[in-house]
Amino acid sequence: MQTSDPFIQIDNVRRAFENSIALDGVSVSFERGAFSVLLGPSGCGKSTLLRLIAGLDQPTAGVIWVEGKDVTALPPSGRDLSMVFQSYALFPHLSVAQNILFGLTVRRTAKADMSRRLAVVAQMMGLSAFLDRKPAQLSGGQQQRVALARAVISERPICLMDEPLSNLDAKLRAEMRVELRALQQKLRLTVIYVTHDQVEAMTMADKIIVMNAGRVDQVGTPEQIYTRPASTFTAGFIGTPPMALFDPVDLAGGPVPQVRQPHVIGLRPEDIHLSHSGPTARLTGVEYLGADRLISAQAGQTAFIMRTPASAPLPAPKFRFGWLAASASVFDATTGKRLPQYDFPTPSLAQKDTTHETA
Ligand SMILES: Nc1ncnc2c1ncn2[C@@H]1O[C@H](COP(=O)(O)OP(=O)(O)OP(=O)(O)O)[C@@H](O)[C@H]1O
Repeated sequence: MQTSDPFIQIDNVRRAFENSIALDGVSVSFERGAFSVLLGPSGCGKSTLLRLIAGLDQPTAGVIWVEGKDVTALPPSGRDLSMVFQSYALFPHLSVAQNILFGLTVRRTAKADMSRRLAVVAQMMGLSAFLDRKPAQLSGGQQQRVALARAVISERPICLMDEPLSNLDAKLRAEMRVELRALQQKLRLTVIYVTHDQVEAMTMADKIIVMNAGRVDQVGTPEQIYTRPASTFTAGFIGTPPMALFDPVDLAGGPVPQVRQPHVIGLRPEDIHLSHSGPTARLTGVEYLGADRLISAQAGQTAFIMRTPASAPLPAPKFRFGWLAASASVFDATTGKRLPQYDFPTPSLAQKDTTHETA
């Protein structure tokens, strides 16, 4: 079960390399039993942060705490955690059983204890029938399960995962997302999971840490991050297609908030609808997706996409559109930061803990 005490705390961590700054003053905490996801584009510093937590690398400055203990200088062996990598890192010459048991063998665990734990974990991961095979005789999904089983059998409370599903095809990845989340909840593991895939983050996370250029952009539940992005960066990174960012002039005639400073207004594709009144747009494209359509359009200087049910009529070449005032996000045009004073309260968020939001 998830609790709110910070299990792992990253305190103002910086990691500079010769030619780049991978992490630039990152402070974030991870709760016990929670599935936390580090999400961001390539090069934003996710893997560097995970490696620092693992002890595979040292920060240039800052402190890493686990259960109130400063572990910054401890080697990986001194930290009570397991890791699962994108590459699986299985030994090709060892059997599935030997691969799963590798860490326990190195630690000279008693034979009887090893076989008992192997039986339990193999059963749990659906690997009982494959224990004598070599990794090459398994599918990609089965190999990934072996890598997970090796982490699970260590019975360590913290599991760090770096893009563990990215080598799998789309269907298997979707299945493994569900499996992984169920496993994490069953074992009450504290998982820190690195991905650049927003679907993985949205579907599995209790908490998402959105990173951009070595900094934390926003921390929140998937719902908080989707409905109230802290910046134009997160607004544009999350959502397929992402939030459209309008010059307010192009929305004149609609329910726009009165904001004095230069600003932009963000609307999600599903929050925009055809209307008899409101601003005018020019239709530029239609993409049929089965259940719904993506309508590309241009309003003044702003290109945007709206999502309509496939059963809805197609818009005319020139059409009017509207949106619910409460669905709009307002951002400072200069800094790109959200202006929360223009948020309408939304019931589903009002009950949630928002203390982690950086905005
Ligand atoms: N060992 C290193 N030496 C020099 N620069 C490095 C090293 N490791 C990472 N970097 C740089 O630090 C920045 C962050 O890299 P990092 O691998 O943490 O990003 P990431 O978000 O995990 O990206 P990806 O999703 O592509 O793995 C990048 O600019 C990268 O080039």
